[in-house]
Amino acid sequence: MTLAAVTLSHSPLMDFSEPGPGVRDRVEAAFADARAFIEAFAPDVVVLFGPDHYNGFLYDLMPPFCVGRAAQAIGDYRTAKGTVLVDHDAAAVIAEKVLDAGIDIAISESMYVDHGFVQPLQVLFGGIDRIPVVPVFINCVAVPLGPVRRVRLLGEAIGRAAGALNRRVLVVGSGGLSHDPPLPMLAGASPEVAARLISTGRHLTPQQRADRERRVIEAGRAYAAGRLTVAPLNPEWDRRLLDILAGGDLTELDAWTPDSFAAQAGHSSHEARTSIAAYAALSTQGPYDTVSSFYEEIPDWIAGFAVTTAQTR
Ligand SMILES: O=C(O)CCC(=O)/C=C/C=C(\O)C(=O)O
Ligand SMILES: [Fe+2]
Repeated sequence: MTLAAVTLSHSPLMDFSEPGPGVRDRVEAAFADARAFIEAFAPDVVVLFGPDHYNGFLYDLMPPFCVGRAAQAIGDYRTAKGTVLVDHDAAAVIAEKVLDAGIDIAISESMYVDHGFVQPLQVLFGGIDRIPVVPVFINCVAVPLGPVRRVRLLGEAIGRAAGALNRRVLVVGSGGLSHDPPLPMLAGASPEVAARLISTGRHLTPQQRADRERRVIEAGRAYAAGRLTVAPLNPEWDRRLLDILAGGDLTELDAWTPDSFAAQAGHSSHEARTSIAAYAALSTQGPYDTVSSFYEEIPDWIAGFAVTTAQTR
């Protein structure tokens, strides 16, 4: 077995908002299960599928997918800041093989990553410099989004490339299921917000960064208190998606349109693309089984929150 998979939700509110009784303990137990799974698998390298929240990838140049051959963590929401330990050679080989397979992937020698990449590295490994990583950005917020089929094919191409590395590769998908946190959209944005989404958001001043984070944290509290109306969490949709991922036939998801994601599960449900890619990568190594699967609706973190682990038979 050369590949194994972990998927987990992230939330900028995790360090700022205390959910209902017992919730944090149950989430921590699921994280502990994932860490034990990883310890038993003993990966040499991690391929990490993650989104971005208009911090590193903006509308001045928004690729659907990008492999980072080097990466800097921006340190938002109290997450680690600095150089991510990226396996440059593995990233280069994977990017080449994915291009050979007909998937047009961008590459970056200086990828900026936010909490979407850093939280899973901290939760699963204790930091951004503990294990070599190949970060793979998947656009999950900036419309227009391509079809889910392309995400599956990206995952499969990466799985084949990673399988050929002759190393033990853990694929990780970082992103929530149903959720609709306050994220601006370019259509209808004020000139100031539009400028941020197009280019200025990459280099905020500390004050701008703090203001932006404070707005999101306050919105999270308002949502949990019923004072903010966004698309509700959709546990039925989440469980259906988790069932399909566990079942092994991901082609069923090809029929799920981007519009249906947003309509049924909120705009940020597109982050489930990272899980789809991770499971698609694993599927290239043969039939697989889910080893652990945690799911809970967590309104205080505006998250249909899941943690899953899976390995080939
Ligand atoms: O204010 C902004 O533009 C960004 C807000 C933000 O970073 C929200 C992030 C939400 C998640 O990562 C999530 O719920 O998955
Ligand atoms: Fe996110």
